[in-house]
Amino acid sequence: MIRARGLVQTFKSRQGREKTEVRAVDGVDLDVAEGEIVGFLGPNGAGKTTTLRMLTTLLRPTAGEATVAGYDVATQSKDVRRAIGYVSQSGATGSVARAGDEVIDHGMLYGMSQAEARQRGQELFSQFELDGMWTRQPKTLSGGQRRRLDIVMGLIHVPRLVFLDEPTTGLDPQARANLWTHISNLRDQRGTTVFITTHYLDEADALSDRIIVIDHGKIVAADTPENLKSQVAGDSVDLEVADIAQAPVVAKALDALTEDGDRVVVDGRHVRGRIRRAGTAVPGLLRDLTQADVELNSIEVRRPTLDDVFLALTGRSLREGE
Ligand SMILES: Nc1ncnc2c1ncn2[C@@H]1O[C@H](COP(=O)(O)OP(=O)(O)OP(=O)(O)O)[C@@H](O)[C@H]1O
Repeated sequence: MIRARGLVQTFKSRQGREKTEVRAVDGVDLDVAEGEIVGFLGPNGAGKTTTLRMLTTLLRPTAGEATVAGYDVATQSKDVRRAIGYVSQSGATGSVARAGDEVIDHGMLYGMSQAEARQRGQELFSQFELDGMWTRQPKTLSGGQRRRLDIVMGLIHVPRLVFLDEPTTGLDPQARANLWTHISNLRDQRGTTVFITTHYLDEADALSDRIIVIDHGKIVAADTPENLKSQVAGDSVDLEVADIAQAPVVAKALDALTEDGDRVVVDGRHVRGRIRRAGTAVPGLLRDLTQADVELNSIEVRRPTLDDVFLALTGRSLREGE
């Protein structure tokens, strides 16, 4: 459904008297299959929106090539636009018209008849739990309802592929979870391919069949959330000792269980490290510590998260700079 090879986008900018070139997207290859939900992740400024703008034909690539829904983004941009839905960060609904009328107008822009657009719009209102909102002005809707209306607009012409740029930013947890259900339904019930950018790791983890991570304009990982997490060596373990003098004993015991190259960190009373299969290793560790008369205040074991994956890949946390 999406195939990109060597996509590049450079921007020229001026700092004082010096002209500099920003390589916002720096040789990106992407493959997205029909019916997949793909989460496109990266920290601020990584190149997500710029990539999305090239794939949706809003920005011409400086170099490289991409086909979207079977059409070339550079030479067949009209065909690409007809085949896709695009819901931007800022949304499309802002006028004083009634929600239903905006949706019909939007459908007619895509060449639908008024009756067709009305019927499809009403179906989508019902699917996205917007019943009763048809005659309301968008500005009177809640944040979650407005984001759902944005998505309805992006789907009015029955695209096989929809791009959602940070669809849940600014929504409360309940509205986010509700939107996740709707996005999953799109794929499950209609087979729509979904390409979604997000800052939220839990969102990418919960929704995506596959995750593509971009950093400094380059793809640094592309795999299922499970495979990405299993690449990170082990679970993280945090042991808190009652007596700070015993921290070195705990550090030594934990160090014996970590992989070569993984460091054990002592931070006051806390001793932290990463070990494989903590579920089987930790009971033995606790037995040894008890025998050595070490008293622990607490123990915390955590499975790897996508943030650990990103940290392992780039040395930085995805959450930095948020
Ligand atoms: N029109 C432009 N002119 C100059 N630089 C730009 C322009 N658009 C984007 N950039 C730069 O390109 C880089 C990538 O920006 P982009 O908006 O694609 O990142 P992003 O991953 O979508 O970030 P965010 O999560 O903050 O939306 C950034 O360094 C940004 O400052």
